[in-house]
Amino acid sequence: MIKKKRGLGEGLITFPGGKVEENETPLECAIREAEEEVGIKIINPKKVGVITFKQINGNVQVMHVYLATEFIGLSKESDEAIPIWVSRNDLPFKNMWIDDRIWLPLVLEGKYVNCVFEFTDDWKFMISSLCEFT
Ligand SMILES: CNc1ncnc2c1ncn2[C@@H]1O[C@H](COP(=O)(O)OP(=O)(O)OP(=O)(O)O)[C@@H](O)[C@H]1O
Repeated sequence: MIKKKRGLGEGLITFPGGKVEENETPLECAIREAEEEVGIKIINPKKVGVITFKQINGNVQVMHVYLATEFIGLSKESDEAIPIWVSRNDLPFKNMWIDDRIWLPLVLEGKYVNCVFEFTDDWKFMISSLCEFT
């Protein structure tokens, strides 16, 4: 995981990730972001879910989630993130995005998740959640 140093979710413990660039697939984006943020090359990332975030103001963002169990390199700090290792049995949920508590355990059990979470415009409160998984 990473401790995010700037931008939305600054200070939170989250995952390497970011916005898809022009002419880039979500998979390519996941690989690039892991490289940019923590300096590792992830091997064979597998898609494990799609999460939609809605805000009251109508903004909608879609997050594609990938899981990689192997990588090349040594994780290192960047301008954006401090890499940290966490135990799956002791995830730092108190310092994570609230929705992670819902979908992450499912993903770690091997499920594919499809969730919709509704937030206030300031991202402080989650108003509703709906998840299906297979
Ligand atoms: C609102 N609820 C949320 N719940 C759970 N996780 C969330 C999240 N919102 C953002 N994330 C995480 O943050 C990463 C980058 O998000 P994002 O805002 O695009 O950040 P970032 O500024 O790094 O993007 P760029 O690097 O500039 O493209 C993303 O992969 C994901 O791990």
